[in-house]
Amino acid sequence: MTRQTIIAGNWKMNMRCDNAVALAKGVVAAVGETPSVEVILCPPSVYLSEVGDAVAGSAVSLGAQNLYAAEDGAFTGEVNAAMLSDVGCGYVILGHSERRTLMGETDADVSKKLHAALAGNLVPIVCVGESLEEREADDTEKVIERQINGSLAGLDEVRAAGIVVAYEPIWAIGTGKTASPEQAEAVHAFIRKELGKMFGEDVAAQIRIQYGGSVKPSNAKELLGQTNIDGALVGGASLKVEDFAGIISAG
Ligand SMILES: O=C[C@H](O)COP(=O)(O)O
Repeated sequence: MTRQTIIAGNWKMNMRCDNAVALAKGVVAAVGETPSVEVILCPPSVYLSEVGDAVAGSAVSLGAQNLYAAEDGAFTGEVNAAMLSDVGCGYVILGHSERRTLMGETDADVSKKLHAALAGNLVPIVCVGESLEEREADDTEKVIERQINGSLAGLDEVRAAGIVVAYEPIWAIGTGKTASPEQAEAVHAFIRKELGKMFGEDVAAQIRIQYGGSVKPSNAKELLGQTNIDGALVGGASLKVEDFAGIISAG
């Protein structure tokens, strides 16, 4: 089963409008018209429209960093799937560890968001990953199993094939500590096994699993060369055209 490599830049809460647009244009130019990998930019929601204009007609797609799982209504400060789709998003990151730890998002919340994303025709990028404490307690698989089962609850096989999962060990995010290719591959293989139990092996073989956590041009090739690593969810290194382009060209 060939899975197209998918590289997404999660800009988190960074940039201002001018440099967001400049960065997006730089990525579009670096990527060219027919990249062999799928490339997505996920700016802060206030800049989605401008970044969407900058990537319009290019090979680069637009994604959001979160959504609220409800139809239009009295939800001050929130943005739903229809709105994200309206400004050109094709993807949405869900359950990022920063949202799980800082905003208290649970697997049940992520599952609701997943169904809202799919109903709004957005491809969800569902994040899972263990903390350093959990890894040191040898609980990595237990945590990942719980997150995968909880976050993907209620998903059917047909829709499951189109989702993206991102494995992001919390201890590797923004720390400069990358999981070794072997460590990452072991968890990715475990995730695929879990997906196989939920959706069957054929479907699990189609689901792309990104790695995230201090991915940079110097380590991207080795990580992306692992059998079950199908892409990268990039934070810090996605804020510079050269670094992000270096990761894309490793894909
Ligand atoms: O969503 C991206 C990840 O949290 C990775 O961030 P990082 O590349 O800055 O470590």
